[in-house]
Formats: sequence, C-alpha cells, structure tokens
Amino acid sequence: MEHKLKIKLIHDEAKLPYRANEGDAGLDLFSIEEKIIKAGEAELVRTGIQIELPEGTEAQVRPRSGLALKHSITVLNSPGTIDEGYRGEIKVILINHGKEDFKVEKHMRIAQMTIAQVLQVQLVQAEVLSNSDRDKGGFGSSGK
Ligand SMILES: O=c1ccn([C@H]2C[C@H](O)[C@@H](COP(=O)(O)OP(=O)(O)OP(=O)(O)O)O2)c(=O)[nH]1
Ligand SMILES: [Mg+2]
Repeated sequence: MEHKLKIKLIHDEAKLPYRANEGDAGLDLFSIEEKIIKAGEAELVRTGIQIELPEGTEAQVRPRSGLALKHSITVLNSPGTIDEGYRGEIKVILINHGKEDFKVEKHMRIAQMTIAQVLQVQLVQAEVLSNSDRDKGGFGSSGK
C-alpha cells in the first residue's frame, strides 16, 4: 500500500483502527470508555487515537449499520470530517435514536473511518455560470 496512515495511541485503552476484512473501506474505531447514551441523547465518545493523514486526504467518520439497525445508534454529524491537519484526538458523536438507553462498552467498535481524496480548489467569484440541462431544478424536480 503506497499511502500511509500514521496512528498514535494516546491512551492505555486505545487500539489501532480495525479492518474486519481485507479491502474493507471502513476502519472501525474503538471506544476507550464506558458511557451510557440515554434514549434521544448524544454523547461524545473518545477513541484515544490521533492520526496523520496522507497529503490531500480527509477521514470521514461514519456509523456502523449493525449498531444502527439493532440499537438505533448512529453518528450525529455523519459523516464526521477529520481534516488533514487535525492532530487532536478523534472523537465520535454518537446519538441514540432508540427508546432505550444504550451502553457503550470499552473496546466497542463504535463507528468506522474511511479515507478519501480531497480536491483542493481555488475559489473564483463569478457573475455568470454556465448553462446546464438541470438548470435550477432540484429537490424532486425530476419526479419519482
Ligand atoms: O466527528 C468528528 C468530527 C470532527 N472531529 C475533529 C477533526 C476535525 O478536523 C475537527 C473539526 O471538525 P469540524 O470541522 O467538523 O468542526 P467545526 O465545528 O467546524 O470546528 P472547527 O472550527 O474546529 O473546524 O474536529 C472529530 O474528531 N470527530
Ligand atoms: Mg470546521
């Protein structure tokens, strides 16, 4: 693999992100703490890791479908954005959409992180934009 993702474990309980199967897009993130997320509420959950992304990339923090389906637990700000230059601890905002409180266990895989390329663009203010077939149609303009 030519791109390297540097990971620093900053807590005794921290684990390296986990790729369940070779070729998986998502690297699972582990919680380093036990935490109750009350029904309808959100909590910030620690992973105990810091990362250094390859140049020109971002990481996205996404929900795990199993937690969503079985416990209505998802990532509130999905996909969470980890900027290339961020060197702080990665944390996950989990929200409990269910009717029952949910307990995050230590070492539970709470979310998954994907790495994506970022196109850096120069901002150009313009008075005129090019024509297109779609024009201003959106929000269901093309029908069902
Ligand atoms: O789920 C997340 C989302 C963000 N971050 C970290 C990495 C990211 O680079 C930084 C800022 O995130 P974001 O840009 O989404 O938040 P903001 O509210 O715009 O804060 P800032 O003003 O610091 O950019 O926080 C996380 O650890 N987890
Ligand atoms: Mg920001």
